[in-house]
Amino acid sequence: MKPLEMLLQNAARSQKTIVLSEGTDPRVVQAAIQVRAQGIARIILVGDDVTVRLQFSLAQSEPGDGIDIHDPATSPYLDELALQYYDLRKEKGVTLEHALRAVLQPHVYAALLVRKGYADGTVGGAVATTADIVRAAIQVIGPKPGTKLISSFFLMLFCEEHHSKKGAFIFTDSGLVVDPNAEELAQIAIASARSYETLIGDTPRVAMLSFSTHGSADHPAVDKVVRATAIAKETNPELLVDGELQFDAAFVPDVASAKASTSPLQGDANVFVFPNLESGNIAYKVAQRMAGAVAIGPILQGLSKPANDLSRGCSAEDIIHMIAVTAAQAEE
Ligand SMILES: CC(C)(COP(=O)(O)OP(=O)(O)OC[C@H]1O[C@@H](n2cnc3c(N)ncnc32)[C@H](O)[C@@H]1OP(=O)(O)O)[C@@H](O)C(=O)NCCC(=O)NCCS
Ligand SMILES: CC(=O)OP(=O)(O)O
Repeated sequence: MKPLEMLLQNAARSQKTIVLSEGTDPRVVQAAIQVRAQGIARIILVGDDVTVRLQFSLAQSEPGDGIDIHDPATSPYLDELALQYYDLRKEKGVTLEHALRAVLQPHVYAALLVRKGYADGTVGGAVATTADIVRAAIQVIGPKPGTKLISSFFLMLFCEEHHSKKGAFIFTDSGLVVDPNAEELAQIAIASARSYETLIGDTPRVAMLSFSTHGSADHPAVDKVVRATAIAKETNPELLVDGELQFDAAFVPDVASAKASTSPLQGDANVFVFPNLESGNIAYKVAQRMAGAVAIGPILQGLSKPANDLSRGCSAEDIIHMIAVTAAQAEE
């Protein structure tokens, strides 16, 4: 079965409740309607009640069974969520007054619903920036025990006739950690390998990308990737990981034999770890917009409960895919 169909089917089986923090956006309302029609998840839409209902009217629909609307301004949960936010942030100088204001922000409200167990995961970022969505997730939901660095990845699906290699790949970190050091890059690689295994159910084969292959260039930026590769191997000896590699040496078997004949990946990597956010973010958008890949992300990893971001350029379909991924993460 194709990875996307598998994710959608599994989501339908698990019937998670996913809270969408941008319920006033037409794409989000469209996604909610389709998710309910296909029975993929239960939905909570956060936003001004009148505007959310107007979006349903414009879509010639209405919020039926399985879609709840939460308007933070009139929500019966407001005091409880504000107290929770205050508890979490008081040591950072947050007052009760500030907490009551913060909870009115839809992405903070949505993250608090997840924290308190009223929803299984949250999705936002069709309107808000990644920084705002991620900050709320980190501050309210927080890292899972034993994890320090929260990072992100894109699930890249290549399924078109013209794609030379079809299947599911991870591009990381294409959304969050701007300039990871070697230790952080190793952590991103290891977390992404685990994410690949749990979401796709296949063995991860990790390529640590660079503009150099096995010593072909000499630069401090290359040294960082070499160190990160060594750390990843040392801390996870069972992981199939190689670096530093240029993309072609990681993806094309013929190029791998020419440039990196000793690489255990043999040009067949499925998890691509970019050296920084500049390269990772640019690469995913090029693959999505020029090559026609389906790009689901940024999917956050390392949180204690699922909270995911979207690109502001997303479609309703992209949101549906992200809801399915969020439901899958909630099953873990
Ligand atoms: C996500 C992001 C906003 C965090 O940046 P930041 O400047 O450290 O944010 P803040 O200083 O407000 O930090 C917020 C909190 O998160 C913590 N934090 C930040 N990044 C973290 C990470 N990767 N993992 C774990 N915790 C992190 C901080 O320690 C801080 O904790 P505290 O409030 O309890 O002290 C920043 O990494 C960012 O802007 N990334 C790029 C996002 C982007 O523009 N992507 C392109 C489009 S997808
Ligand atoms: C992931 C990403 O690049 O988000 P946006 O397009 O919203 O900046």
